[in-house]
Amino acid sequence: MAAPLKRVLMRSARSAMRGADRTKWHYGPGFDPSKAASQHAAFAELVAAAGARVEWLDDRDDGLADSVFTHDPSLMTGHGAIILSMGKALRRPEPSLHEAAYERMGIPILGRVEAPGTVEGGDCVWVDGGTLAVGRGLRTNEAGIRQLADMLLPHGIEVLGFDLPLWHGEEACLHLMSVISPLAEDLALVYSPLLPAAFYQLLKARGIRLVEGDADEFSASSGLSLNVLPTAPHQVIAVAGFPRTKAAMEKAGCMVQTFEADALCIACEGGPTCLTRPILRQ
Ligand SMILES: NC(=O)NCCC[C@H](N)C(=O)O
Repeated sequence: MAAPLKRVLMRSARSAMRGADRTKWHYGPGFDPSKAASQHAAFAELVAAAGARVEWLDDRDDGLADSVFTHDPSLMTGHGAIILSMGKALRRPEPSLHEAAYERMGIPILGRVEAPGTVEGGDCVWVDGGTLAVGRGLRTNEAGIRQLADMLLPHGIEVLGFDLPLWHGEEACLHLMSVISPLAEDLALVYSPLLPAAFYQLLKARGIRLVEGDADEFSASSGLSLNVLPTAPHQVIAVAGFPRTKAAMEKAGCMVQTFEADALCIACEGGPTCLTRPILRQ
């Protein structure tokens, strides 16, 4: 998940978030659609400057404000894309946007997670090419994890489910990727108090070194201090304003670029990872 990012699916915040009702979407008081759109554009420039080709979903005002968080409605594998099934009811139409985009790009569809199964991309972490860890919580359920496992087993990929805590409650967003961001093949930024214990043990057994994110910054940002996007091993994009987490990554040998994201990420519970669906890393 930290190999050089070559191709990525994104959606501009310009139209999708324009008319969003912040109470309906569970966005914080800092949400500001026009500021969110310019912060998104600045982030997209960083992604492109890192060498990734950005594939844009249509910039349409279809009322799907969370669709800017393209990490969640689909998952990419070496055998094609998997169209997922959203746990957050307001996001249920989003996977069809991804499916249409993959068809347009000529990317094969490996399979679809179907109701009552739910799986969101933010709950999926590739520990290595043959192991997918999946967080079981409010967004991803056991039925969805079983469907994923059945789809991936024939390709020699093992799917392992790990229970997530409730944390800030049913309306809030907590994914497995909220508590871990890969930084390199053998390095990850974590907030260990919320890591499923068995997942923590798996990471250690696989020789992955853990950099601890600062606890106060994690709490002040509702976890967004930890949500960093690797564009290559040891090169990451993070939300500005969390110097202790940034320093911990730098100490571990990472180069960290930041962008202002109060109106987009902090307010809407999704960081740089969530704003991108990697299609190709190599
Ligand atoms: N992978 C992620 O952590 N995505 C963040 C999604 C935020 C969005 N507001 C949501 O609640 O689904």
